[in-house]
Amino acid sequence: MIELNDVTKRYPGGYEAVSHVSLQINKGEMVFLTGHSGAGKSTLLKLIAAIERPTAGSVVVFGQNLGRMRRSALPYFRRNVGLIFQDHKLLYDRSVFDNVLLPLHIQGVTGQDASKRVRAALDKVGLLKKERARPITLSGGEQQRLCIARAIVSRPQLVLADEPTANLDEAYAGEIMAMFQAFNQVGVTLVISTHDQDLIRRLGGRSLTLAEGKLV
Ligand SMILES: Nc1ncnc2c1ncn2[C@@H]1O[C@H](COP(=O)(O)OP(=O)(O)OP(=O)(O)O)[C@@H](O)[C@H]1O
Repeated sequence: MIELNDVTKRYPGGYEAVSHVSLQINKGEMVFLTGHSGAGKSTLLKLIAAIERPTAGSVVVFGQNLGRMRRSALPYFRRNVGLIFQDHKLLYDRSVFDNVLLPLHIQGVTGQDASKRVRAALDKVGLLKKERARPITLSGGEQQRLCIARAIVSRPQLVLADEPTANLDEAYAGEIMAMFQAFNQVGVTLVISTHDQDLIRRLGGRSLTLAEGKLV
């Protein structure tokens, strides 16, 4: 499902955040990305999400070479990818409910069916009671859970999560991880970056470690 061939990402200024990485992730796998701060985990996830383009090498997801994909094809690609990133990009002038509804609207899901799915996603992350609130009134952890609801409401085949439990207390971190595990059991592929070795031990799954942009 995901294949990186000798991928290097150099940011403007010359910093090589990812250096000659080759890897393969199969459909239905749950893979953890670990490594110190600055090791290149976020960059690797952004390459898989087509947020960044590789400087060299190829990134192939769902059989498509992302470096060669047209801009106009990006929205179709993204429909199948749930993104949970640190910079939430929430719509602060809309309600919690509307933030989760948006990806469904883009897919053309409307009416009762859409509302039901939004509420089910909000319920999963413990935010049902806050559906009318504005995201700005939520705590950091709640905003993070809102992002998770938004990422999963469209039932993507692939979920990419960058430190999804970083600002959460243990109880919520545990619940979120149980949720990820449940997705994985129904065939969703997950790539999750985390510092939390405990979590990796508890959930099992393959773990890949980056150091200075290289797989070790
Ligand atoms: N847009 C950018 N422009 C220039 N340099 C960047 C950019 N994004 C990241 N970098 C640099 O690339 C390196 C890898 O960053 P990245 O965010 O991928 O690491 P990380 O392993 O996810 O770290 P953390 O755990 O702290 O999030 C860092 O040195 C960072 O400063």
